[in-house]
Amino acid sequence: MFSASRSLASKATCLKATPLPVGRSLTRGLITRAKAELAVAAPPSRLATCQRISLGNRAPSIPSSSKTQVRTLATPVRSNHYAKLTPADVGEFCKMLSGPSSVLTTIQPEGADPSFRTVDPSELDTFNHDWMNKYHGKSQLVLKPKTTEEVSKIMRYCNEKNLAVVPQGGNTGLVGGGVPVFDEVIVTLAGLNKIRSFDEVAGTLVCDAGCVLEALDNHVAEKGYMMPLDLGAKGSCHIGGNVATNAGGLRYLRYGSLHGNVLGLEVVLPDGRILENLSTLRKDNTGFDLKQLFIGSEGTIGLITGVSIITPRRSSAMNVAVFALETYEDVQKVFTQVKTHCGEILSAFEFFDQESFDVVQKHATAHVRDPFEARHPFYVLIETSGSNKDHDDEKLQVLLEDLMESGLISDGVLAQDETQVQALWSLRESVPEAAGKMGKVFKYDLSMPVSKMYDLVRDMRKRFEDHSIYSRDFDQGKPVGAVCGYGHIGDGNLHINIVANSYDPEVEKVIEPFIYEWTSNVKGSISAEHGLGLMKAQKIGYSKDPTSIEFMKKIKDLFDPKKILNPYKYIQV
Ligand SMILES: O=C(O)CC[C@@H](O)C(=O)O
Ligand SMILES: [Zn+2]
Repeated sequence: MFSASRSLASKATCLKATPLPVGRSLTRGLITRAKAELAVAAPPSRLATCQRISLGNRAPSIPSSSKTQVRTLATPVRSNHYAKLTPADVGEFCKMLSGPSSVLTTIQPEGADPSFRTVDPSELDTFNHDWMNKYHGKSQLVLKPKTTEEVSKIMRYCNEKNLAVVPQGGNTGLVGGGVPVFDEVIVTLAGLNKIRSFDEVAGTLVCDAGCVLEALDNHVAEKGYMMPLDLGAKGSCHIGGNVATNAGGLRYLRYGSLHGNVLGLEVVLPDGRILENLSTLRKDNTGFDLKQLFIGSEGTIGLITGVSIITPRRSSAMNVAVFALETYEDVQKVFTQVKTHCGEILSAFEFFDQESFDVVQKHATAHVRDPFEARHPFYVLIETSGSNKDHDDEKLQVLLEDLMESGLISDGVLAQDETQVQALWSLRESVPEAAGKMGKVFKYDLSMPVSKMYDLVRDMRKRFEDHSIYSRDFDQGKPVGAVCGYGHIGDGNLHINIVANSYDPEVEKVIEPFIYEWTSNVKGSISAEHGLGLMKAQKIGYSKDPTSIEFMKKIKDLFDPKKILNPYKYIQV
């Protein structure tokens, strides 16, 4: 163990990691994945092997049975309230959008140019199916507007004709919110992809909704700024989709919610009117802050076409470390220590358990090498970002000394350069991708007091064992092969990924409603950052009281009285 008097320089040598040629870019969908190979030639970098502490028997606190009454509904049936698309409708869309490539359809449009070609239904698959291949729609029409005015024309027409519409961004969602359920018209915002302005003094960015998050981050990076959110799906997801789902991600701990970062929105309402509110003002107390209603509304009350957002200054000094720990109790203690020592420079505090780590080691597309000598029950990743390297290093030095002396960490790795920063991040960021490679993933995205988080993971595992349907890595042919607990400790946000051999309703019955009841009983949220979508459209009652739900429904009715936008989703209790 290091003594308190040793300098960071000497530690740095001890912690030295060999260059790790790794790309951090973990993207979903169509974007290619960076080759990630943790080619550690020399022995992996170590902090030190520290004394472990035994915390005795920790019985998980199993909440009493749920008091929450939530009506469970059958899978939705297509509502006859919505009109069926006709060749005349498709002909009208062809007239209102510029260029034949703006209309992708299996229906021969009435009165169309003779050169118009319909497509094979399979060509609509990437729009009809989500990236996990869990949710499948049957839309026959994808519209690709290039301007806000075109979106407005589409909506005016659909509203008049009672045609249901699903807005689609990068199609990287996890709850089936961005794909049709039946034959809804898909309006993809991908064609609205221009940066409108960037104020280099204020750091305010105004852009189209279809801009890809990573492209925006690269753009503002040139001016010394960064986007206030970072997601594994950044190479594919659109800023409009991020705002519509109020995406959280990896920088939430430091920069907070999009409710605080979005300064203004341009929104096309269901009847085609344009709500022009692309303000770049930080302060504006004139009337209700309407934009807040659209942030996290999941495309149910308007289509976001433009976003104005504040971008923070890019940090010039960054440190990333991963620690191995023996107990979840230690994870919490380390979190407290890290906050105490790092204060304002802490930019991420993530955790992942051994099962998540194993899944990454075995199934990640790109090899993510284990930098540790042995496996440990828990890992935490901390990131600091500041503007003064010496100052940050000094803080980190004191933190590391404390952590090692307290025996809270068993092992650790500190990145020595940007490549290693990416490598360490990929240990955490690869969990969803690796789980998806291993099998079909039942994903849960919950927030609750940090102290309760891991009890749920243990209870879930125990439940599968009790039902005799769980064997690690499917090695006994059971339907469940992994229960991964990981997430954003810094935000009290737990992800549970249950890897099964299919989306088997029998497995789902073991998980639900148990997982929602459990979360509700600890006053948590069943939808921390991924949204409700189709998956949780009937589950909102686990997190919100009847009066709140009543007012949410009134808001929906106010903006979308004909209920044409993103039907069957969000709030269907
Ligand atoms: O896939 C998941 O369940 C979580 C995805 C994302 O929110 C993350 O934190 O990596
Ligand atoms: Zn997350």
